[in-house]
Amino acid sequence: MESAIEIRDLTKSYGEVHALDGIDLDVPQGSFFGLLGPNGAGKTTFINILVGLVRKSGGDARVFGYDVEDDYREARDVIGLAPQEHNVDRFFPIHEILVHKAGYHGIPESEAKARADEVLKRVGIYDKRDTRFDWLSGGMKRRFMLARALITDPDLLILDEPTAGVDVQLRHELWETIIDLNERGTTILLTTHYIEEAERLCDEVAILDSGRILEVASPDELMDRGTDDIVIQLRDEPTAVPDFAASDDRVEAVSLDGTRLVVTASQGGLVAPDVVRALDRDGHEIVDLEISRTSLEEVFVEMTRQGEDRATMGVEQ
Ligand SMILES: Nc1ncnc2c1ncn2[C@@H]1O[C@H](COP(=O)(O)OP(=O)(O)OP(=O)(O)O)[C@@H](O)[C@H]1O
Repeated sequence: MESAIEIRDLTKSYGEVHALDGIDLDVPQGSFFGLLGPNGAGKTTFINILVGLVRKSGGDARVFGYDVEDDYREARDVIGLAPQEHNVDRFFPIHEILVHKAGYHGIPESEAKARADEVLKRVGIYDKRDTRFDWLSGGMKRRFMLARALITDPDLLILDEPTAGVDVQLRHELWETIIDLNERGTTILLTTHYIEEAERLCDEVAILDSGRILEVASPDELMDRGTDDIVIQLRDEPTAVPDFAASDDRVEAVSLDGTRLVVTASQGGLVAPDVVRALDRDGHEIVDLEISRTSLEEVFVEMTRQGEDRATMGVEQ
């Protein structure tokens, strides 16, 4: 199947700064794809190249088969972008902004008006259709940015930090709207600083750091790379516990503090039953057990920190 986004050896330099340093990436059609990376990783540069706001220095970038520079018009018409910045005509009623935007993409006025109504309803601000952008609340502005991205009924929706600074309620509402779009077949590319957001929404994430892709994997696969803590509360203070690390190489550390035993292991959920059985065999009574799973955030921080180490050591990947 054709990729929604196909990137080969993509580079972008600003003078000495290599904002993108040779990127290869395929985003499958219909996927919900996350682009994660620390500040300055190159996420916005990447998005801006896709939508034709920034010219690449080298390599290839295609959206649904259209080259983002040679077939700019076609590529741009299949993308809906909800950018971080509110770059809209703030003095106009929002319905009018949408109709104008649709017109720019060649949609006839009568259809544009119907679509504007529809997308405003979809994001829940139809009753504000005659209000100028300036007068919307912060949350409504976010909703409007999503409506504006949807006005062309895009095959690829790019969301750059869509929920930055919005309250939990609105964040969940926006998620629902976006999940619904994805289920109807729209490919989603999301950048976010909320790792929880990527964990909950994305099929796959790419971790970008200093203009390079460190990893492409599902959030679950990434979390499996980290370690979990199996925290066990014993009835009595043991003099010794079984040597879990010797019998299972997924176990990385064991610590005992009074009656509290902590076994640190990869795939903690799978290791825990063995730990419980071994303790039971040795006659230890368990009063409580909890597994604290590694978070995507921890894996992410660890991966990008390693990237920093490589950079300071001047080691090529
Ligand atoms: N117009 C520009 N001129 C010079 N350097 C730039 C320009 N735009 C971006 N850069 C540099 O390119 C690198 C990547 O920036 P970019 O904005 O793409 O990162 P980002 O991942 O989007 O960061 P953030 O999460 O902070 O938005 C940074 O080092 C940035 O300073």
